[in-house]
Amino acid sequence: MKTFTIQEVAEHNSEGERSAWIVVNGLVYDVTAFANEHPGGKKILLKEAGKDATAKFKQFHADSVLTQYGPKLQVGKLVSAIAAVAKPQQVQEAILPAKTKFITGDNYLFGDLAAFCEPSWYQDFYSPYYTDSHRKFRAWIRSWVSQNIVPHGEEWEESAQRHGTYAPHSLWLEAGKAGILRMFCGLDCWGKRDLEKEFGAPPLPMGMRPGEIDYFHELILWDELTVPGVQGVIQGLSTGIAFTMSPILNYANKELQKRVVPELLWGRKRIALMITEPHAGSDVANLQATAKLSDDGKFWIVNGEKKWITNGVWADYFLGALRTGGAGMGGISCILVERVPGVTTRHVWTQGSPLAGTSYVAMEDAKVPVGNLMGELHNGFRIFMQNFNHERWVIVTQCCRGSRLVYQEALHYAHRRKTFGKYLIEHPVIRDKFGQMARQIESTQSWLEVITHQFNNMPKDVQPNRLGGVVALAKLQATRTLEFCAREASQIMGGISYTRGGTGGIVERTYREVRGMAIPGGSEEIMSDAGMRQALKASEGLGARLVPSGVKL
Ligand code: HEM
Repeated sequence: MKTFTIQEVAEHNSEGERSAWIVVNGLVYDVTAFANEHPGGKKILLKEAGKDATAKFKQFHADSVLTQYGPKLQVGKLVSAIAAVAKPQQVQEAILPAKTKFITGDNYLFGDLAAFCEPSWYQDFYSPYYTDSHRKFRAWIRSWVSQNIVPHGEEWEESAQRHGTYAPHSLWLEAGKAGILRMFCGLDCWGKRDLEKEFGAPPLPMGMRPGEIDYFHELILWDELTVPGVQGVIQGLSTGIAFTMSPILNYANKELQKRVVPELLWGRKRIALMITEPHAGSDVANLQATAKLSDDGKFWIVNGEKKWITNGVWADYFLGALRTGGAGMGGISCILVERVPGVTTRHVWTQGSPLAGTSYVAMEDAKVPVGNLMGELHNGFRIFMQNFNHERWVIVTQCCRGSRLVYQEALHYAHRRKTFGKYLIEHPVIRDKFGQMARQIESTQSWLEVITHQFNNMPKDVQPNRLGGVVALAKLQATRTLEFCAREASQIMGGISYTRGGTGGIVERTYREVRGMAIPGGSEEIMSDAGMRQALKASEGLGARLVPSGVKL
């Protein structure tokens, strides 16, 4: 990379012959042509030509603006400048002068070092949970995300909002090749199974072997994917596969597994979980869509409507909850519906991102091979229920990082923006807001890690009973924290986060997407009631005798 002195940059101080250069964070940008497109205006930008514009730039933009525009505009760096894209250790050196080093913990710094902007184990706190393997994976996934999601995420979001477009299929193929789609399926469904050997699945990231991965790797995966603040992209990429593969890998017959598992894990084909209907959401036992055996017994004839089916618009397969028997939970089966004649989908516009591909699915006499039944007939309800702990835990990780992200956006903004002659962070009322956010984020993270530790260690057969209530309540805690943080970050950033896109864009979008976390996977009301009931039941199993006999919760 070319290096320049500030005197050399000063010569490029006009649009004319000598062109217009500016310095931000030690990097030199040629903004001559860009000035005409600059969303903040041409003059305001050219006034800074030939100068170090870092302070001015920081008043109006998040550094992420340069992740998007920087590579096209950068011509070099200032001599002896500390590059903004420095490695974490260098950032540490840059931020902490030698005298004020407080490094005592695990001695690993990663990412943003401002208080609570990353989980505490990224900021030199001791932790009993994380090892070198987790640290390596953290760096690997952040780098994958910065190459494959960050450069396009905002553009995809904007295009989806304006034109109803989706992320390109090539993203699935990339994620498949990298082993990420396979990791989405979760340890719950493949644990120590070697899917490469069984189905020709793609290898795991960094050459890891199945037995070397634990739930903390998975936690890091979901957490880091949330970092760019384009949750719609992640919901589009992950939801279908994450919430369907456990039934398929555990209950589908071998022939069906051999056909669908490799194409799904490589990203060639895509899938959606199909439970909710126009008439039934949380009330799963009242589902109405049916599957009836054909006269020759070779097919399921499927009829009915499903709604709010995430990823359904592009799905080749739908893992459906379908009524094969009488009323109630005992009449439901789990069947893989293929996109055959009779199956149609249309986009459902929601409060959240169109990139999730939320859909309405209509099935009219659709014929599905009889072998597409998962497990036993009428046993679908139990299969779907088994999935819930993992699904809710994924939502907790996403909400926890989502809360941290809006906190982080607001915190940096509060150090750039002045009101009444002071930076926002200098106002006690604003610091109080950050304190209230931080305590909730850190509590949620700690609870999440305790639960993750149980996932790693508690015998599998005990987990549904012992953890069901706890995970449900943690989901409630996480979605309330997200809602609170999105609100407080919006209040701090004011008009800038009331505006779509730009500096406050992540906060504005997160605020809109809260319901997309608080309703699916069990609404908050169901989480607190069912969570408490299940937790009490589990405590009875331990020997607690709280409920007088005859009382039914
Ligand atoms: C490489 C340099 C720069 C790039 C790539 C850039 C890019 C952008 C972009 C993309 C926006 C839209 C809002 C957002 O996404 O945050 C914006 C807005 C703006 N920019 Fe820049 N900018 C640069 C330098 C500057 C400089 C040096 C100034 C000087 C003061 C400036 C002043 C503004 C203003 C006032 C806005 C409007 C903010 C608002 O909507 O409230 N920009 N810029």
